[in-house]
Amino acid sequence: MNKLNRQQLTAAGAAEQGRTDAPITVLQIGEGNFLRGFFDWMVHESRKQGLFRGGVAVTQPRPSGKPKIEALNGQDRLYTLVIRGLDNGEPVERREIVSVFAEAFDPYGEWQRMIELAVSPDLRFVVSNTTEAGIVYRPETLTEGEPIVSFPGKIAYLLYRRYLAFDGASDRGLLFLPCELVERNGDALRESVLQYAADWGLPEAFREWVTTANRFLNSLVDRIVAGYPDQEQAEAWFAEWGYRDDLLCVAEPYHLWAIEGEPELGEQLPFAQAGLNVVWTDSLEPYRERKVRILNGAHTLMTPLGILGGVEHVRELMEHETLGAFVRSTVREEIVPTLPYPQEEMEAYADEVFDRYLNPFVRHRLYDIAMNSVSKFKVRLLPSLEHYARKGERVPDGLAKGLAALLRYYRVKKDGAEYRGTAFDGRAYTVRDDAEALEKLAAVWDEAGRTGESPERTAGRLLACEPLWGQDLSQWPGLAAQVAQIWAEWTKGERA
Ligand SMILES: NC(=O)c1ccc[n+]([C@@H]2O[C@H](COP(=O)([O-])OP(=O)(O)OC[C@H]3O[C@@H](n4cnc5c(N)ncnc54)[C@H](O)[C@@H]3O)[C@@H](O)[C@H]2O)c1
Ligand SMILES: O=P(O)(O)OC[C@@H](O)[C@@H](O)[C@H](O)[C@H](O)CO
Repeated sequence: MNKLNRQQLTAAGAAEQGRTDAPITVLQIGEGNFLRGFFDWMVHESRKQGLFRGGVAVTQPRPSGKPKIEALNGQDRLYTLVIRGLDNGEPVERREIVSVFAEAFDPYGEWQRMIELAVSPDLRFVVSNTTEAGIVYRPETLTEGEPIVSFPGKIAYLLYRRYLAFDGASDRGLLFLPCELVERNGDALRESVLQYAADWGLPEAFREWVTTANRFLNSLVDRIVAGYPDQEQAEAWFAEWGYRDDLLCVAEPYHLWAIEGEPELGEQLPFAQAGLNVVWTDSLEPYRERKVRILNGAHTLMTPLGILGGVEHVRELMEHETLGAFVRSTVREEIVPTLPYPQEEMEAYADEVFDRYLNPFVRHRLYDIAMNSVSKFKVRLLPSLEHYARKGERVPDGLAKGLAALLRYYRVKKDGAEYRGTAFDGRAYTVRDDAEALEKLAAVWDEAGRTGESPERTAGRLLACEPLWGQDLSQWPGLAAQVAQIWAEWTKGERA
C-alpha cells in the first residue's frame, strides 16, 4: 500500500489546500504531535475557508527529531489528523489530510536555509512547541556558520540576522507564538533570547529591537493530542483509506487557545473568524492556572503511579477502581481548593476534564505523558503542594502520594544510552527526561542502594535536588518522612 502523497489530496478534491505556492509566513520549531494536532490544524481550517494564505516551514528543535522530518518529506509533507471523541455529547470522527507544510527540513543539516527564512520578508510568525525543557537558557557559544543547538539561542541568532538584513526596521519584527506549557511562555522566550544576545555581545540597539519590534505572545493551549494510535486501529484506517501514514495523529474535538493580546491581532491570525475556539484576552492567568494545575497536574499525578502499577492509558487509569478514585479525590479535594478562583467553576472544569480523560476514542499513553516529568512536576503539581507548605500545613495525602510515586518512578539505572526503572511487578521501563535530571536522580538512588541508608534519608536527598525542583524540598518539615512512609506501604504491597 502506498504512503500518503499529494495524489490523495487531489482524490479528496482538496486541490486548493494542497497549494504549494503560498509564501512561507510561518516558521515552526517543533515537529511533534501537539503542533500537528493543534496549530497546523488551525492553519489548515483557516486555509480551507480562504482566511489564511501562508505556508508553514517546519523544523525540529533537537537533532534527534530528524527522523520525523524525513518521514514528513517521505509523504509529500502531508499527514492525516483524526479528530475523535464526544462533541457536546455526540460522537464525532473527522479525518483531515493536513497540507500546510510548504517545507520540512533539518535545521542542523541545513542551517543556511534557516537563515534564509529568518531574513525572508514574507516571514511573520514563529510558532513553537519544545516542551517545558525547550525554553531554557543554557549558555552556548556562538560560532558563525554553525547551527545553534538550543531553541531560544536559535531565535536570538536568527533575529539578529533579520535585524541586520532589514537595518533594524521597526516593521520587520516577528510575532512569536510559543505553545509550551510554561508560565508566561512568550515572556520566558523573550528573556532567554535577550540573555543569549547579551552573552554574545550583540549590540544594545538589537536588544532594543527584539523587545520593541517583535511580539512574544503569552498563550495557553488546551487540547489532548494523543498522537499515533494503537497499531491495530492504524492498520484498520489504512485499509479503509487506501494509504499508510507514519505521521497519523489523533486528537480530541475540544480545543482552546487563549492568547494574551489585543483582539486586533486576530486579523493577522484569523483562527477565531474560522470558527475555532481562540480567545484573545488581557489576562491569561485564570485560563492558565486552571488548566495547568487541574488537567496537566492530574496527568502528572497519575502517570508515575500508573506506569509503576502497569496501567497503560489515561482512560484505563480513570476506570481503575482505586487509581481513578485517587485521581478524582486528589483533584477535587486537594488541587481545586488551592486555586484562587470561584470553586464551582473549578469543580465544573475538573468534571469536564475527567470526561475528556474518559474519551473512548483517544488512547492517551501514560508513557508519552511521562516524558520530562521532572520539569512538568515543578510547573504543574508542585504549586499545589506549595499552597499547603506556605501555610505551614502538611502536604495532603494524595499530593504526597503523587510526589512519592514520581521519586520512585525515577529510581533508575543507566543502561547504555537509556535510564531504566522497574515497575512494581518487576517489569522494566525507560524514563525519558533531561540528561542532568536523570543523572542526578540515578546517582542518589545508586548511593542509597550501596549504603543501605534509611528510606527517609534517601527521600530527603532526592528532595534536596534543588536544581530539579527550583527549591530544596527537604526543608519542608515532615515531607521526607511522609514520602518514606508511602514507599513503606508500597513495599508491604499496599499500592493503590
Ligand atoms: N499532546 C498534547 O495533548 C499537548 C497538549 C497541550 C500542550 N502540549 C505541549 O506539547 C509538549 C509535548 O509535545 P507533543 O505532545 O507534541 O509530544 P511529541 O513527543 O510528539 O513532541 C515533543 C516535541 O518537543 C521536542 N522536545 C522534547 N524535549 C525537548 C528539549 N529538551 N528541547 C527542545 N525540544 C524538545 C521534541 O523534539 C518534539 O518536537 C508538552 O510538553 C506541552 O508543552 C501537548
Ligand atoms: O503534552 P505534555 O507532554 O506536556 O503533557 C501531557 C499532557 O498533560 C498534555 O499533553 C495534555 O493532554 C494537554 O496539555 C491538554 O491540553
